[in-house]
Amino acid sequence: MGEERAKRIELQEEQRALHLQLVASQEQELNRRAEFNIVSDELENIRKQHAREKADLEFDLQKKDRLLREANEDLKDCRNDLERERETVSSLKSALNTQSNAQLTLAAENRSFQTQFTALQAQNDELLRKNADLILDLEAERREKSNLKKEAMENEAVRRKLHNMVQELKGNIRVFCRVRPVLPSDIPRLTAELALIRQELKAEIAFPDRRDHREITVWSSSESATGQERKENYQFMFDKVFEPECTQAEVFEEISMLAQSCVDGYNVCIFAYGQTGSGKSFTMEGGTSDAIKGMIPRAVDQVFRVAEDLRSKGWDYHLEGQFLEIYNETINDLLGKHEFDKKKHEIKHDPKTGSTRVTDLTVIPLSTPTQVRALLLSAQSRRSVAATLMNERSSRSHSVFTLRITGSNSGTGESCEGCLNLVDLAGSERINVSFGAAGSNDKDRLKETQSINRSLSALGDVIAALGEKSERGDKHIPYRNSKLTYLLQNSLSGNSKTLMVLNLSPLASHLNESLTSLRFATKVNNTTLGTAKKQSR
Ligand SMILES: Nc1ncnc2c1ncn2[C@@H]1O[C@H](COP(=O)(O)OP(=O)(O)OP(=O)(O)O)[C@@H](O)[C@H]1O
Repeated sequence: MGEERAKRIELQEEQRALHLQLVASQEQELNRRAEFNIVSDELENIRKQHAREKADLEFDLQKKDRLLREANEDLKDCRNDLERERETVSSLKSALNTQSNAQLTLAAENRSFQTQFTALQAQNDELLRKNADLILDLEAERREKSNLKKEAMENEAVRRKLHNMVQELKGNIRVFCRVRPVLPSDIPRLTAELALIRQELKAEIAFPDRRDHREITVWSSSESATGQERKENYQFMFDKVFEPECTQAEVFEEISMLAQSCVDGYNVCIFAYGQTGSGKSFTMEGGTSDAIKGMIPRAVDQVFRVAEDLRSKGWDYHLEGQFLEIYNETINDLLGKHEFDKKKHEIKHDPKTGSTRVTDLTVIPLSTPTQVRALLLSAQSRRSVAATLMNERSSRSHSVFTLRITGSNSGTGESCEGCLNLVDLAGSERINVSFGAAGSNDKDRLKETQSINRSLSALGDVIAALGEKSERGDKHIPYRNSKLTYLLQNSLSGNSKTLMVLNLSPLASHLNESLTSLRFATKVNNTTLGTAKKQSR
């Protein structure tokens, strides 16, 4: 029993120990379980974190994949760029090669240029030296030129005076005589012996003065009481006589100085006188070609030329033109806008300025000779329209072209006003010669002819009176006796210059008319003797 008890106690001890062990194991178990839970939680957390990290890593991976792709693309582009760059480099290399070759050539050229440059530099230095000398010379020349210009201006005034004196010595009233050639239209048609007819047609005219060309002799033949042919010769002397062969240029040569005079401020009148068909219009207006252009276009050209030349001497000119016709003592504007001029034109003289104006007349400012030619052509065509409508009115009227020239000199302060009048007079034939036969418009013709005769004789009287006045002093001049002389009053009086060109027909049938014309012109010419006598030969 004791043993059992001891055993039981031992067993109880063992049971207690075991129980303690069990409690301890249970505690351990609990602890382990708590630990397990903690570890499980941790594991769960780790799992979650792992999942998150995995997701992050996958995201990163995707991102990197994209970056890799992009990097690959970039790499590809870079490769392409590199390829291109390589090609560029290669072409640049070859260009560089060429360039360096060129550079070598250029360097060689440069060296040769350098040598040339040095030579040129030397030349340049030489030229600079010469230039400096030239500048000095130029300065001297400029001073001389300015002195010469001043001298030229002074000489210009002297030249004007001398020119005027020369013109005065030649006579302020001069008469030229011009005989026109026989024209094919003068010879009747259907003639077998043309040469003989031509000879018979021709009047006997001679030009004895071979040196100065101032004389003309005309023979007229008549029958004596006994039936014999009686020849009489008439000699006339003028300032110049032009034979049929004389050209327009030769006639103008004698007139050109008058154009100079009107630029110098003088009034000039040039008249063409003669019977119908004697060559007045040919002399004044002429043809369209240069060789046969007449005195009006030549004088106009000359005026423009002289005005231009005088520009260098400080003169500035203003030119204007008018063109009128006087028919039956009525003035018609040849430059008006309408074909038939219905205006009544009056002549007005300004005693203060000595200038003449015609009321309501077209006055055109002129700047070129071509403009004047166009103006003359339009006036001519206007006259020919009137001529066909009114019986050759151009032969039965006086035409007056006036070029007014106003000049001023800024250098010397001088000014001047000149006038060039170019007058194509109406046919001078007498009534019994031209219009012997009766006709339906005889009355009109009679009126025309009387008016022409009156105005032509008024012109003769005025010129004659002017000549007497210059010889004997004061004298009444009958300007008012005709429209023509009244119009030209200021251009005929005072210090003006007048030239009459007497046009003659070479035909025998016109001999009597020619003699009348020659006598009229002689009357005019004689008035100049006072001054013409001054000529010493
Ligand atoms: N010097 C000349 N040389 C050549 N032909 C000329 C010459 N003079 C005049 N003529 C010619 O003679 C003809 C008559 O001349 P123009 O018409 O000039 O005479 P006109 O006197 O003016 O006559 P009108 O009074 O009828 O106008 C024209 O055909 C013209 O071309």
